[in-house]
Amino acid sequence: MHTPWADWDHVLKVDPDKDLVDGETFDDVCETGTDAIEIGGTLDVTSDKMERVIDACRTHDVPLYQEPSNPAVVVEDDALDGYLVPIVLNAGDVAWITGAHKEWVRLDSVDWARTATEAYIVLNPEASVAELTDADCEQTAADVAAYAEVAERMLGQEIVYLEYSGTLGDPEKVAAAHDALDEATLFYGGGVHDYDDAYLMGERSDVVVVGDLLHDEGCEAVRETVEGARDGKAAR
Ligand SMILES: CC(C)=CCC/C(C)=C/CC/C(C)=C/CC/C(C)=C/COP(=O)(O)OP(=O)(O)O
Ligand SMILES: O=P(O)(O)OC[C@@H](O)CO
Ligand SMILES: [Mg+2]
Repeated sequence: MHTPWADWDHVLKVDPDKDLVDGETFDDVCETGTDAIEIGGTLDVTSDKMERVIDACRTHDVPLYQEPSNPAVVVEDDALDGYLVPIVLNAGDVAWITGAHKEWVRLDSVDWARTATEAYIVLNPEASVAELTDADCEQTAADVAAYAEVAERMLGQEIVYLEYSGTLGDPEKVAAAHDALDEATLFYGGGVHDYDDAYLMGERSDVVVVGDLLHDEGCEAVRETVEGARDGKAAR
């Protein structure tokens, strides 16, 4: 797979299990100025719910990726640009490092040309994803940097993803991960609510991922984070 994310500043993560704010449509969502939409969530995601979002976005130009939380929700659809499949490096349960992936490859024929992995480091112990994967979230900045280096140098990962889902992360850990990487793209996600949060993380990562804000506040709030992520990156 080529690496379009190398040119991204901002990703909007749509949770197919959550509603949009009253009065907004997926046409509005596709027009927030984000570089790509990732469709995924940890809890209560189904392939039907996935399809509904893909369908609503299919006529727009914004790149569309599925981020499956397990093999059963993967859908085949020409409207998708590809699949970004998590590997949780600090999972306590190995199912989320290679187990689910092995089962997927065993049972499905994977569209490798459109599939890439994201090396997740999960850092908010309160998030569903931390609970599900039994992630060890007690990681210092040095630990996080080391995980990032392992991801890039030993595992050949093109995307490293610092996941603070639900809360704004420690800027020092984000910067440490960024410093540890050479070619890989650093995604930061979690708790970005406004221009300033996005600027802060945009200065320290390559791609700022915004999720719940879309479902809680709506498209205008997301648009401000697109600006913040771009300005933060440009300032560093
Ligand atoms: C092998 C395949 C196809 C899939 C397995 C992929 C893996 C390892 C998934 C485990 C990690 C995971 C559930 C990722 C989903 C994306 C994500 C982190 C969404 C954020 O979820 P939360 O914000 O914690 O959950 P809710 O918003 O649903 O509460
Ligand atoms: O929902 P938020 O807290 O914005 O997190 C974004 C994303 O990293 C979740 O996987
Ligand atoms: Mg969430």
